[in-house]
Amino acid sequence: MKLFSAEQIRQWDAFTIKNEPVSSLELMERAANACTRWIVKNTLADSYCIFCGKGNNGGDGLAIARLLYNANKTVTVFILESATGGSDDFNSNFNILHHLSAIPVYSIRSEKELPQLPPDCIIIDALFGTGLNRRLTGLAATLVEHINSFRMPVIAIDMPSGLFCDQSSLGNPIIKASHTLTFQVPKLAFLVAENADFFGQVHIMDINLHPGFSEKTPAKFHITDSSLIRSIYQPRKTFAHKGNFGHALIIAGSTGKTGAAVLSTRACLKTGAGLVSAHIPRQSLPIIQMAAPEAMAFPDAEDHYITRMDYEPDDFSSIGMGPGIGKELKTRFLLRELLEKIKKPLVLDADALNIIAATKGYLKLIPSKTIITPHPKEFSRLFGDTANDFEKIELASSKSMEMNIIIALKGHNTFIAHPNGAGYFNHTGNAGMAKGGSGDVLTGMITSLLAQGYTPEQSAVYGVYLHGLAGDLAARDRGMESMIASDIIEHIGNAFKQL
Ligand SMILES: NC(=O)C1=CN([C@@H]2O[C@H](COP(=O)(O)OP(=O)(O)OC[C@H]3O[C@@H](n4cnc5c(N)ncnc54)[C@H](OP(=O)(O)O)[C@@H]3O)[C@@H](O)[C@H]2O)[C@@H](O)CC1
Ligand SMILES: Nc1ncnc2c1ncn2[C@@H]1O[C@H](COP(=O)(O)OP(=O)(O)O)[C@@H](O)[C@H]1O
Ligand SMILES: [K+]
Repeated sequence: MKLFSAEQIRQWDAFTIKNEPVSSLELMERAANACTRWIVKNTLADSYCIFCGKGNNGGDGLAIARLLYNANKTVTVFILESATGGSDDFNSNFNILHHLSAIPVYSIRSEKELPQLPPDCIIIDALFGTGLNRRLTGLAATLVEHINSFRMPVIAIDMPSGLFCDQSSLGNPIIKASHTLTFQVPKLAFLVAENADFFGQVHIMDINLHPGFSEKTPAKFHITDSSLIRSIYQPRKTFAHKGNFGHALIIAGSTGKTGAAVLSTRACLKTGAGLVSAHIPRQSLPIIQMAAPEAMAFPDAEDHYITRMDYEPDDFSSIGMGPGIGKELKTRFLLRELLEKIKKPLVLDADALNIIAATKGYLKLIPSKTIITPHPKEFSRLFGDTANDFEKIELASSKSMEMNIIIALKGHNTFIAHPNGAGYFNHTGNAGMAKGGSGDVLTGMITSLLAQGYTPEQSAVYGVYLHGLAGDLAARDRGMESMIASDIIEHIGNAFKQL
């Protein structure tokens, strides 16, 4: 699914008005109807306090007020006055509302007019939407803080007021919504961790914007959805043999972190590679053979960490290196040798990335089309700090293009940057996965997909989606608190079945 900017959404509204055709006011009515239906169905209250700005977001608020009133609800409207007059559709809805004398409408022109609210009401925030063009200050900012001081649930229309759609809002006054009813498509602002306190649960209101616009308009960012994954997925052929699905090698583990090797190797096995081998420190040999008997093992000459390759890396279909390997000098040399030699697809994670970040000259050795899977700290070690999440996403995108690599920046909505400039946000996965070992599982899964012949771009998007889906199924069965990384592996099978 394409992720559009505030400007593109404005163009989409205009395209719909022209080509459906539908009047702007009718489109607003459609939006208000969708919100009202959701509100009536999902809230038990009888009383609603609706805060409106004077743009089209405020126009939505006025139309919702009328529709809730028609549904026999008690409605009070507060309008934040501004120096400029209202938008045309705001004014039209204001005139309609004006004739319904049963709906009280109050103006807020100064701090003295900030209202007290009945404790059993639900607040609807229709102050500002995608038209926000500067940080809120003055009375608007004070009103936002005033609304945030109440304990009642807040339902934001389209955007929590004060939140920018596609740029950082760090430190700004923003409505803290319990639910956001957003129109047609998710917004970039809802995908980044720094905004997590503001939008609550996001619900998409389908207002039937014209499909012609989204089909022909390119977008830089996308949300991975099941239809994309189904288009990538290759079913196994009936007469296939193990040679058709590649031979994956996992290079992982050191004393005290053999678990990372076990998790990666088992995840790799469970994701469909024909053969899986693990290169582990010598002492880990019996452990990996017990924990993953289906895998072959290459024990290193050294007991406690990894020091040398007694094989040709290009004899494997793909290699995943990093989970739990530590940063011993000989391990660093091994990584260098691998980076210089390998021609086959590669995944680098965890300590492989930390070694690269800490060792001068290594970053530029990363081969083209390598997939790296840093969490935000590993990302900062590699590429430096950024002021906010939006800059981090841009930096990931530009580094991916510059270095011709795929970057999976892990988080709640893992962002995958492709070298052609496209970016994919993942929406599967949950906070139950915020535990040691979850990332090791991902490395194994992506390495497995690469071995089977999926391209690096496909493997990253598909692997991250499947990993999150397996995590969601694990959470459903075991609960977010109790699930552990091994449970993600146990649910990979069911995740495949759900594709
Ligand atoms: N037909 C359609 O197009 C549909 C549109 N829809 C709805 O329209 C919304 C977008 O409406 P919009 O473009 O009118 O912008 P909106 O969010 O109301 O804000 C603009 C107003 O705010 C003001 N303003 C901005 N920043 C400010 C600040 N920091 N501090 C103070 N003022 C500030 C700005 O004033 P100005 O910059 O001129 O001073 C202007 O008056 C969208 O989110 C959705 O809800 C739906 O009904 C579906 C159909
Ligand atoms: N709150 C969350 N929501 C969704 N996914 C999460 C969440 N927290 C962590 N994850 C996922 O779990 C994995 C954690 O990886 P990482 O931090 O490398 O863990 P480790 O190194 O301990 O294995 C990532 O794939 C990340 O996307
Ligand atoms: K709003």
